[in-house]
Amino acid sequence: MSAPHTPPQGRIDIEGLHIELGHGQDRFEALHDVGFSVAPGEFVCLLGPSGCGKSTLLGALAGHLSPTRGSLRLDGQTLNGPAPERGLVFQQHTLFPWLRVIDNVAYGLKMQGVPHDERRTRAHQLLDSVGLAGFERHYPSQLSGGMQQRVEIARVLINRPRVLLMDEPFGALDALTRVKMQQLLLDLWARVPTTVIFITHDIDEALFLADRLLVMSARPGRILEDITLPFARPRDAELLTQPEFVALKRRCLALLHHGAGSVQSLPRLSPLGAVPPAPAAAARFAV
Ligand SMILES: Nc1ncnc2c1ncn2[C@@H]1O[C@H](COP(=O)(O)OP(=O)(O)OP(=O)(O)O)[C@@H](O)[C@H]1O
Repeated sequence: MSAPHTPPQGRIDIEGLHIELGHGQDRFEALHDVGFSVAPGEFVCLLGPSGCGKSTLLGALAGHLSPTRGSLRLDGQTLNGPAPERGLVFQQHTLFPWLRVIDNVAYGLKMQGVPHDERRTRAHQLLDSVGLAGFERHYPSQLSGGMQQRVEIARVLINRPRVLLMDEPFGALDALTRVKMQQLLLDLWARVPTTVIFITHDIDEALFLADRLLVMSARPGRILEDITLPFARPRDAELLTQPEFVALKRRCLALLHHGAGSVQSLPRLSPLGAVPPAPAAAARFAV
């Protein structure tokens, strides 16, 4: 008898999402009529100017914020509060300083009542996969920023989330560590079939990581452009100098700085990437 078919999980559907924040006279619209879908296992980056509502959108997906209007669904179910199926990783660390690395990673399973041996085994496996075998008995303060961020990721992945929500997770890291973490994340994601929604201000990072970019307008945030990236995987640093990459980067820069009307005159990407490279000065730009 064949094994029962399990449909892929992690599909997100957002429709007509409006979110207002603040109270009384200070109330304002943070998100305006946001709508998009994400396929199971897709890696989507959110790009947008500061204050446009990216974290608000992530907070709604995490279940920490309720829509004023509209709907958010995961695998067809309307989201209702936070749940381990949607793991959150922030820029700032949220590790418990009084717990050893292994206990930080296993904490979620402990809360779910998973037996001691099983949670240890799974925590060891995850620490191994994020390159931290041998650091199980360290405390967070004994680790570098990049290592702490690896623990954060392991701590969320141990819950086997359907969706990984990442809010500028590498924003506080030095450039070299950041590049290593991007590669580590792609390696993990290739092995663990999880939908990823990743916020960043760094266009290079977004283009390097994502299957799709959602570029948002200034507040109130709405989706200006939904860009499917044509880059094959696995990816490496060579990609950052390819003409297609540079052309898309120019397009993102124009969208972020001048809005949707500004990009009419810019060339759209051809399937062959026949777009002249941008000047070298534009090769790295964080918004
Ligand atoms: N709880 C709140 N009450 C009132 N205003 C808020 C609240 N949270 C965020 N804001 C405001 O809502 C807007 C959207 O904030 P949000 O943090 O979602 O933007 P963002 O795109 O993630 O910004 P950044 O890129 O700077 O992190 C901002 O103008 C922010 O100041």
